[in-house]
Amino acid sequence: MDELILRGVEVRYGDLVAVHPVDLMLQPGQLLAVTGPSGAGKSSLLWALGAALRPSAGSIVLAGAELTDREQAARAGVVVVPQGNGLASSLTAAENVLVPLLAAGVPADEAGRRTADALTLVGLEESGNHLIEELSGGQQQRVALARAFGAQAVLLLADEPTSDLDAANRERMVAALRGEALRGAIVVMATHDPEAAEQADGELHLDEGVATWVRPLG
Ligand SMILES: Nc1ncnc2c1ncn2[C@@H]1O[C@H](COP(=O)(O)OP(=O)(O)OP(=O)(O)O)[C@@H](O)[C@H]1O
Repeated sequence: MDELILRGVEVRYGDLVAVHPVDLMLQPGQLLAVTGPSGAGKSSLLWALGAALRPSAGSIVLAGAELTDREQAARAGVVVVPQGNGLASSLTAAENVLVPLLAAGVPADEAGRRTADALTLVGLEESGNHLIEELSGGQQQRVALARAFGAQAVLLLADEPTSDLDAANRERMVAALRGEALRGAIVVMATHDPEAAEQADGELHLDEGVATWVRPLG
């Protein structure tokens, strides 16, 4: 009932088929890595899962409800961490985590607690008051992940979540993504990082939009 079910999901840009029809089922608690070379269709699949772009065919159902547009998906607890982070550069790190929680109606004291916990989880508890533009690319990536962790997603979609990080922080972020799965989220990460992929429960490889299992989900 709480699964994510993809049936025949295809993504096209005009004549280009970025993702050929794919079927997939994920349970709460599972962490899936989507791998493949640049241009293989990883981001397109993630954006479709986040209902940020409409598949040209097929359906995506989360916990029994079809995902149809980004707003409805967000209300259903679908959180996307995009490549490039999508942070507000004129806000502080803490504000980037806190403001969306307040906007979503989380009470202020709980939102504050979640913000502090999320920044601690990514090792940025000392940097909450820094403006995004004062942080390094890797620190910004960790703030983007903290924002997603604060949101307590039902479905967390992370696009290249470790691309700007050193080895220690890569490990820490993959552990945090695993923590989200242990909390009960469904987690999907697109990654070029073989070590991150290895730690997932399964690996789906895309090549020119064609998905094949390197390691099926157990
Ligand atoms: N908005 C768009 N309009 C047209 N073509 C697009 C668009 N976005 C992506 N594409 C094309 O779709 C294909 C898949 O791109 P996508 O970004 O999904 O790949 P990717 O595996 O995420 O690549 P990377 O690892 O470089 O991020 C590529 O051929 C790309 O050029």
